[in-house]
Amino acid sequence: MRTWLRRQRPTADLQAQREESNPSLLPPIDTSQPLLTVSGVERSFPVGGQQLHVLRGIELELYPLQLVMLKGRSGSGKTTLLNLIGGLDQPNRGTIHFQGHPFHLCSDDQRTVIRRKELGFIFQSFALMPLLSAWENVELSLRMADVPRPGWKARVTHCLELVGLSKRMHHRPFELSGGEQQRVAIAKAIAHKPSLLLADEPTAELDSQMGAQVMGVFREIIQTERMTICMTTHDPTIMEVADRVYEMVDGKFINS
Ligand SMILES: Nc1ncnc2c1ncn2[C@@H]1O[C@H](COP(=O)(O)OP(=O)(O)OP(=O)(O)O)[C@@H](O)[C@H]1O
Repeated sequence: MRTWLRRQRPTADLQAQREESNPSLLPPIDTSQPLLTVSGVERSFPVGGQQLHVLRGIELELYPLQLVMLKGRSGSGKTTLLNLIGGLDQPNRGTIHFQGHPFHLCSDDQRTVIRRKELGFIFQSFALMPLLSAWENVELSLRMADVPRPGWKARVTHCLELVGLSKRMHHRPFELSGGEQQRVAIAKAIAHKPSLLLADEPTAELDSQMGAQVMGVFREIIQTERMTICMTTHDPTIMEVADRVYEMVDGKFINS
């Protein structure tokens, strides 16, 4: 029995390592079907006894392996939409289907289960645990997603290497630059292999060089981790690397 255990543990880790280093071993992805479809979505909030109509009929499709950017003036509704796409909030009207799940009909608990497995989030302000090292921050995300422990070591190492932090794995956030902290946040957000990564102004706190680095990491993640990324931004230079840019004006897209 003890021999069996000794053999099984390294094998799970080894298998994970093989898949990390050679994504072509994984089955192909059908990029012709949308991963997420938003249709006729409206969202309003009660403010001062009146309804504030923030989203007024959003149509959006995200396809596998795409980098999609949402742009628009401050207050136009980008974060509100990202929250709906991520299952953190629900629309007043319209439908949101994510991998066939009707988010607009799901309960909070059902959306939480899907979110933990299939979605990753990156925020402007990094959202790292300050007392934990880069390694421990990424490991925490695997624990939260109920990923089996035998694959943790290979996955944490892979994610931190992917974002160029192999020499900073044991640093805590305050020992890292802003760009490095954001890269830890990316490693943390992708560790559990979500199919969709949502990022709310991930480069807003960074200078242009660090912002470009983060976009380079995003491009690499799409190829090697086979994820879709949807992000908001105000930065026109960054938009050049997008597959698709949606511009929001007064709660609607003007170019969809
Ligand atoms: N929970 C809420 N209650 C009331 N109003 C809200 C709520 N959430 C968002 N709003 C309002 O909705 C509007 C759009 O906000 P949102 O954060 O989506 O804009 P944004 O485009 O992301 O802006 P920014 O680029 O500044 O982040 C704002 O006027 C905001 O005050």
